[in-house]
Amino acid sequence: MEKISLRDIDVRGKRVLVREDLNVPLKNGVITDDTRIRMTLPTMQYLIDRGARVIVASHLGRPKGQAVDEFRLTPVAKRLAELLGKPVAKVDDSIGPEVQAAVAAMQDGDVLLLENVRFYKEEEKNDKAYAKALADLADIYVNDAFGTSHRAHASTAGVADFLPAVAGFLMEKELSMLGKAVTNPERPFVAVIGGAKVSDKIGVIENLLNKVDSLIIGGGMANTFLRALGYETGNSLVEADKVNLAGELILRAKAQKVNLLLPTDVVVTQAFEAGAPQKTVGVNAIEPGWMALDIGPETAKLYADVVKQAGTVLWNGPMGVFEIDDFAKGTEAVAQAMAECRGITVIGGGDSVAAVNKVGVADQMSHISTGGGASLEFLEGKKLPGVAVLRDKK
Ligand SMILES: Nc1ncnc2c1ncn2[C@@H]1O[C@H](COP(=O)(O)OP(=O)(O)O)[C@@H](O)[C@H]1O
Ligand SMILES: O=C(OP(=O)(O)O)[C@H](O)COP(=O)(O)O
Repeated sequence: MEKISLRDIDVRGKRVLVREDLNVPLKNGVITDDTRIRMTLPTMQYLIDRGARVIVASHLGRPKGQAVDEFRLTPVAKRLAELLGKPVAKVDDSIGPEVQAAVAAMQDGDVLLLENVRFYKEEEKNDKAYAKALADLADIYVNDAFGTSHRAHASTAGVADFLPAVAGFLMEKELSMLGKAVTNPERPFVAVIGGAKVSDKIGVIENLLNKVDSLIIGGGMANTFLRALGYETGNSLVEADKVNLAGELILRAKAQKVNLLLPTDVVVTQAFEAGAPQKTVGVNAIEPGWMALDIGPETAKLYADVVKQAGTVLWNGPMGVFEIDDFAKGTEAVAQAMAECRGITVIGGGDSVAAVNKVGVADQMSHISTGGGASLEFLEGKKLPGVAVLRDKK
């Protein structure tokens, strides 16, 4: 069901509480990747241009219900102001008299950033009183925080009990692009799943088998499947308690006529570090003491060919330990193939996005999702609480 968006309502002179996911990576107080802030700009600019009073709420990190200086949103306010080219006021709390006074002093088109909502333990408990205190600051609630929409928290869900709740433009774009990919995909529909978190993602694989034409498995994930096929995997990352499930998924793919692609060759080494001696071997030749850290060139070519031909391709998780150049070639080949694909290309998950940035092809993707966990839960077909609370279009 489509959600009412900002575009459908009148915001002039209104106090609008906008939940964003401004949870950006910080190193010693410096923002190392501002993608999530940049992605909020269309919603921000729209509200400013139409004379709304924009009250922005977000979490940062996991401060566990306490005010922790390291997780203050002050550097985010500064960066947001730079990107908007106008002042962004910042308060040191998210509710209470200081915040109410700051809101009362706002003019049309002003932007005010509240302090990290997770400084209150009530946020993650979806506490009614805290949600109401946030809601009392505003006339309208806009949820633009797709990356946090899988959390039923006060600022992502509870607040909608007290205010008209609509989707922001980033939320709308994420739902539309991811929704298009899974509900009505251009075929062939190809999913590429890699990375290291087998147990986190095996649910996605189960669900995707009902939808895709080809399922490509790489990265650490592939080793559990290779083990299920009876191959020696040496010291490779294998989730032993998922080997049976991997075997079942191989059988199910066959029964459902899904083209399940597993590596035919891999790059192996004896030490998990840059510069360690490495070689490429067939998957039937991984020796004890060696570990597979990347897909091999034959596999990379096979995967790239399937990706290039896709009508829709959805990628989550790198094909190898791409942080080390020696084991980055498989991931780079898939990133390059995504860039060459003429179909719809969608990427979710922090590391896959980092890989695409490294190869320099991010701007050639149809959609880069700001949500890791959220995009996976969406793809699994789970209902996202932060979306469920938004008003449906009639
Ligand atoms: N063969 C492998 N063995 C061990 N780790 C791997 C392998 N392939 C990829 N990885 C690691 O997986 C990590 C990313 O996995 P994950 O968090 O599941 O992806 P994402 O963040 O894109 O969702 C990377 O740090 C990468 O080094
Ligand atoms: O970074 C986030 O999730 P992600 O790492 O799964 O993309 C979101 O801001 C949600 O944060 P949380 O996982 O602490 O609830």
